[in-house]
Amino acid sequence: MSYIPKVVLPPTPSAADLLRTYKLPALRRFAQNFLLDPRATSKFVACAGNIENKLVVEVGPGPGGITRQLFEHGAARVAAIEKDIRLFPALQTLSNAVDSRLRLYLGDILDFNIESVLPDDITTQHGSWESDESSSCSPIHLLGNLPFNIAIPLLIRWLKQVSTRSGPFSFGYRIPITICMQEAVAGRIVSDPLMDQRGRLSIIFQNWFDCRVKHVFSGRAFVPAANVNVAVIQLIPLKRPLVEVSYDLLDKVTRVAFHTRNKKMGTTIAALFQEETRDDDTRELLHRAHLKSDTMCLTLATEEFGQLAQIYGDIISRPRPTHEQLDQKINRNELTFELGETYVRPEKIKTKKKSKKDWDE
Ligand SMILES: C[S@@+](CC[C@H](N)C(=O)[O-])C[C@H]1O[C@@H](n2cnc3c(N)ncnc32)[C@H](O)[C@@H]1O
Repeated sequence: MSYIPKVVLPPTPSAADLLRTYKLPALRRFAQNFLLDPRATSKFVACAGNIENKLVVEVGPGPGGITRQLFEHGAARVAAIEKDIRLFPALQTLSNAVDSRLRLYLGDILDFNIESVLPDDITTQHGSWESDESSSCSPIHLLGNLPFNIAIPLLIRWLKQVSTRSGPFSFGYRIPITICMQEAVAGRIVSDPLMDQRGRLSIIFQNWFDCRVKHVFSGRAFVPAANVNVAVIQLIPLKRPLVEVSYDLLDKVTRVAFHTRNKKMGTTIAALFQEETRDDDTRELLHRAHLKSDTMCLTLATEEFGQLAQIYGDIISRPRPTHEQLDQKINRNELTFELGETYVRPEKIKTKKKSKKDWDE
């Protein structure tokens, strides 16, 4: 990417002034909690790391408080995608001040094609995904203080694209992502095993990203104030995922495993399989993953979940036995894994009917 000299911003009205001038009340419909204080917007942009001479794709610029800081911090160009058309005249004031290095797009980020706004000088070159510099040298950065309700859907969209190296991640750059979300949700993404907030989000994101909380703002930093603390989280795609597995498989296994958090693996993951083969399949999955049926899902590392998902994919991709074959096996009272090991189904344990005396005890 060619060097583009840093823009020196001429005096322009601040984001707060623009909201006043253009009479733009924050709308709940667009989940608008603006970051207006220049110290806060500067802090947010600093969380992104070095953006000098880069193209920043900003999601939901609002009245442009963060956008202005992007130029102050040396961004060469900004492509801003905003859903609320009322904000465009205010944003245009900033665009005029930076010689059109700010491009504005009206749209919903959840179905916006980011590749379509990347300039040729970026798309015609190709980074080397597995090099150490691929993230620090990425000419693109994705960033935004966006509505809480779209943070996870958007991150999952980007996660799927990272896992298939598609969309903006198809150019060989491990593009860093810096966004705001509720502190509690960010905590779920970065949690390690055994931590209270550990769950599906921790596993799926940590398999593909280095995930870090860079800063936490009090809700009072926003206008209007948010009623929770807000974390700035940064996700950098890993050179290689911890485990090579498809997003869909890992998502399915972790959804089922964390459906009821306090249950043992043997109980929860049984729900992955159809009834006819459930016992065998569950036992095989645990056996091949070297897990005991009483292992609690909270204790598993991301790699262990990745392996579970790989084995699960293997099991369900095998031709399934017909009902007749299953009946024959059940009649012979044996269930054979394709590992070459034979498991004998334990006889049904005959439980003694409780007498009235037992209940009274
Ligand atoms: C929390 S506000 C933050 C605005 C600005 N970044 C700031 O910090 O002051 C979120 C912004 O995203 C915009 N927005 C909401 N949903 C969006 C979507 N689906 N796609 C793009 N922008 C959206 C809102 O209109 C609003 O400007």
